[in-house]
Amino acid sequence: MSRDYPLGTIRTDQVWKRFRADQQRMLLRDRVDQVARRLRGDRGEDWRWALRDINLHIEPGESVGLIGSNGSGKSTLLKMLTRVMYPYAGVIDVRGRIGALIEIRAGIHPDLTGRENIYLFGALLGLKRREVAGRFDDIVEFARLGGAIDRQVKFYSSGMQMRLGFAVAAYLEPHVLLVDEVLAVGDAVFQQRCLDRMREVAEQGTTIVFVSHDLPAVQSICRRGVWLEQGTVRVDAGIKDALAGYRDSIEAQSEASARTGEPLQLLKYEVRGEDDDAATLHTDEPVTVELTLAGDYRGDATLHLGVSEGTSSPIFQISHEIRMTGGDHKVACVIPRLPLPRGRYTLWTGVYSIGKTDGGTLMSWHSAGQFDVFGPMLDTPPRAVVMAAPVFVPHQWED
Ligand SMILES: Nc1ncnc2c1ncn2[C@@H]1O[C@H](COP(=O)(O)OP(=O)(O)OP(=O)(O)O)[C@@H](O)[C@H]1O
Repeated sequence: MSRDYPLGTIRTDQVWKRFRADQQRMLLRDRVDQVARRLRGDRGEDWRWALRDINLHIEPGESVGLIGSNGSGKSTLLKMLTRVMYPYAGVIDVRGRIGALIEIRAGIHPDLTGRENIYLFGALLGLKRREVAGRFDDIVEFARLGGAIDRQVKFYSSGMQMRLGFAVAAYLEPHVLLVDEVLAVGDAVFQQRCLDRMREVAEQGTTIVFVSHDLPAVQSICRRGVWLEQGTVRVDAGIKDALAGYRDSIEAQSEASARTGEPLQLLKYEVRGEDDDAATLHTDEPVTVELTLAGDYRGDATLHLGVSEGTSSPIFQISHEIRMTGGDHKVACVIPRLPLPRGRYTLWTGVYSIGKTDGGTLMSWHSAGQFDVFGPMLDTPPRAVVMAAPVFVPHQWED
């Protein structure tokens, strides 16, 4: 039935996957479906589709980023590619050895030592003992396990287990490497080394499927992007186009939830890099933030802009006086050298009136949306230090 595809090929044909709806929190639409079915006298079980009609054809050596919001089906698809789960319908064909890191402890046996785990994994991949031995030192070196390699894995910290899991998956020369969000668990230095290793593996011709919410990381590894939305493929395109579409949709959603009933509304915002491209903001380069406010308010006001890492750690805040004349008002702020290292940030804004009559809120402080910055990571100190000191300062060292 299936053709003989070369090693490293991944194909999913008309793949569907469903879960019992009552195993997870039920969505309102599931509840409505359930009631409708009961009214029709149908007492059958309630199911929710996690994936619907997925047709993906990935050639050997392609690097594909799977993106999409929470619950869109990315992990489910990856689990089916590793055969941890099976589809309800359709055909999945993954050719060759699969190296997978989809859960921190996946495939790692706690009672065995690190060394024994490496050989066991190699055997499961169909490698000869000699072949594993040839890569053993690289794995231990990459995972920074040193003497702990002969200790039982149950005594490893979760970081050590993750490092071992990634090293095994990425060094035993799989034809296909599947990596889920797990990298986020490691510290920034290790994350960077994993990304570097994935790039190397991709250059050697391994097929990669990478699931992550870290869009700059996905862009740095993958050439193709598959955007899943509610269990279907919304976009399958070059990575730049796929990410741009996904980012636009996130922005549109945050606009839709804008505050209603306030005198001013944020009609539109844009964060642009030097070449006017919102997708390429670079550390230490010029950035323009452009806001369009709408509303009938007339008078002077103070506009505040803020940037935070994630949604909670504020980094900086700037403000500007504006005169609203009733109607749309466009205002742009140029930051000549963006002081943010590589990462994802949230833009905040709010407008407050000036004057004796009404010193009130015209547009309350809220997050307008997110943007990604490319550039160097603050990758030398541990992650906790990076969080506490998140600003990039241009500098030079002299000895
Ligand atoms: N074992 C399970 N039992 C029941 N429902 C499940 C199970 N695994 C996943 N689901 C459901 O399937 C849908 C897709 O989940 P999945 O974890 O694949 O999404 P995701 O895109 O990986 O999300 P995230 O970005 O949050 O990791 C969700 O509605 C989820 O609740």
